[in-house]
Amino acid sequence: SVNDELLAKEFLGDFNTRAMDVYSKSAFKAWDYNTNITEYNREQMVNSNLETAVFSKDMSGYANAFDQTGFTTDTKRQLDSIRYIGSAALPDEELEELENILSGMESRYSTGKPCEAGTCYSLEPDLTRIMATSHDYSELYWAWNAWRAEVGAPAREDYTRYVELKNQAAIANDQPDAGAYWRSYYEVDNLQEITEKLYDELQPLYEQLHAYVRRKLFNRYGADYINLRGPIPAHILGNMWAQSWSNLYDICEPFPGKQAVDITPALVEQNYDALRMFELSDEFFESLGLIKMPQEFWDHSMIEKPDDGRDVVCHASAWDFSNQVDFRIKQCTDITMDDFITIHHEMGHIEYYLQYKDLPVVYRGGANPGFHEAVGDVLALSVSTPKHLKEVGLIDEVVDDQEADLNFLMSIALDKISFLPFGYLMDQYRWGIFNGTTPESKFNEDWWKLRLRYQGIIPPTTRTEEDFDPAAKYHIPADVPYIRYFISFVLQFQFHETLCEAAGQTQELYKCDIYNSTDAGTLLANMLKMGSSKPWPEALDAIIGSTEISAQSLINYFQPLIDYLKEQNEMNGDTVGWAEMYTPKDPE
Ligand SMILES: CC(=O)N[C@@H](CC(=O)O)C(=O)NC[C@H](CC1(C(=O)N[C@@H](Cc2ccc(O)cc2)C(=O)O)CCCC1)C(=O)O
Ligand SMILES: [Zn+2]
Repeated sequence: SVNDELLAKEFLGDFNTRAMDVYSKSAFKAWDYNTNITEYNREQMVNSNLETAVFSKDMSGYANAFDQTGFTTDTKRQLDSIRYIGSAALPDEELEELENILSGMESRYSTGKPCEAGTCYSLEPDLTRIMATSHDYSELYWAWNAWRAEVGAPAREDYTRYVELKNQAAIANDQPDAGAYWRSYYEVDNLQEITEKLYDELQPLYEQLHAYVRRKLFNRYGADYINLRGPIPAHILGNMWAQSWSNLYDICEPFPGKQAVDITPALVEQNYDALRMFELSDEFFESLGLIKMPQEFWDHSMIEKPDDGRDVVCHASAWDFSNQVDFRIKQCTDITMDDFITIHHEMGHIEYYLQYKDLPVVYRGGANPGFHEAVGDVLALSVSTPKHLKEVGLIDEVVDDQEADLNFLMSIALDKISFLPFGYLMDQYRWGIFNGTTPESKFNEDWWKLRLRYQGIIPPTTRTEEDFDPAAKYHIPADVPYIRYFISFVLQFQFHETLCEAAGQTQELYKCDIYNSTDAGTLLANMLKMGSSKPWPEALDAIIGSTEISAQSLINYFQPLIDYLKEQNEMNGDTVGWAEMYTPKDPE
């Protein structure tokens, strides 16, 4: 093997040029498929991925040929990231089989449209709107079951083969199973301990919110469906996966009518369309001195669901085409507060891409995947404040008192605190499948065990192994890891705290809006520019001055609400937790 760093650097330079060309070709093919789901585009994408795999395999061979003794840390880091190539390490036949399974699962999910009495319902916007706005137990029950029947159960066979192939690929990358391969992105050997400790610190907040919301749902649906000492039926929480409860704000509002926090009506009233929502988001990024969306972004993004009958992957996403020029968002934007927040989330990915676009292609990624997920959400924490919404004319007045503050904190908690157990369990579930703890015979049973243990929810009707409910959640058939979101929900409050300090905001954290602060923007940008060139604790240190991820910032942010929830739960004589199992009545 070759112990020559000059030669290694020459290889890395050559790799970078060729990788940009190969990766951008396959990104455009994936874009064409995602924005127009046809058999032809699917095949084009699969073939392009197979060509990319040949390139990756070749390059991995070259990178492995170097004896790294005496090499600089940077050269070693770049070589190592070329050596590990994911599914490209599979033999050609298995790789082609996996690529076809993946695109098949993606198609099934993205084109799924359950029908009832001659009407067919897309997930976005049809079923999403029902889950968000209906208060009819049996209508919600229909939507929840219909979606799982359409895209869940039918995915079980594909998923079983997918697991085998993913594990085979992991072993070819010196990892024991696919879960270990996914965790290796974080470059720590104790990721499970780190996330478990964070979850233990945050669980008390969740169980307070769970008890409070359960009481409100009891008031709405009654004792036939809600047991005040038990878990909550999964379909009445305002979201197809019970992962975000912001659509329950109307029954959870601590002080009714005190302060408007849902701007959906205002967006509609003021004739906002998708483009104007995107421009408002971009304006916030620019106000911090961050890089604004380039012209190509505006020319080629897909920001609305096409109305020409095309099937598209509506699940929002941000795209880096690896050519330092093309960056896009694909989103079937609905004119709602939810989607306004999602726009900031996706634009946060684009900002990260823009900030690190001149790094070697191997370093064009988040410091860890959780960092990438946190960027947009940090800005959205400022945008969501009543102070900011008033500044941009989306609410009329800011009521500055304790009651209005609690209303606001409730609206954010219904998004952020409700998500924590779901963000935590999604990969607990898949790590368990990949390491063999969960056999195929228990795919559904183990899913619901985790949903009960962490989220305190139960299915509204009996589930069996004829079902495969996890596949009704995009990231499972789409082969996208999820612990990144749990980590992001913790990190984003640490980032928010630091950026608020930098912006000279001294009042309570939840009131902070970093709008127009170029000091905050510079601090953020300097971390984003690092990409994945250094281990993530160094990037964390660069922005918050500590290498430790900590739940304390999130707890600080929500403290007034946590006190309120405890007081309300005690006043209602409600026990926190869901120890008492029961079976909700079937809807008539
Ligand atoms: C080419 C490509 O794939 N690009 C990646 C980005 C990259 O890796 O560079 C990408 O765009 N991934 C799509 C994914 C979309 C969304 C998502 O799936 N969110 C989670 C969890 C969540 C929920 C609430 C929340 O506030 C934040 C997150 C869910 O909805 O369950 C949907 C709406 C929000 C984000 C995303 O943007 O992360
Ligand atoms: Zn994201």
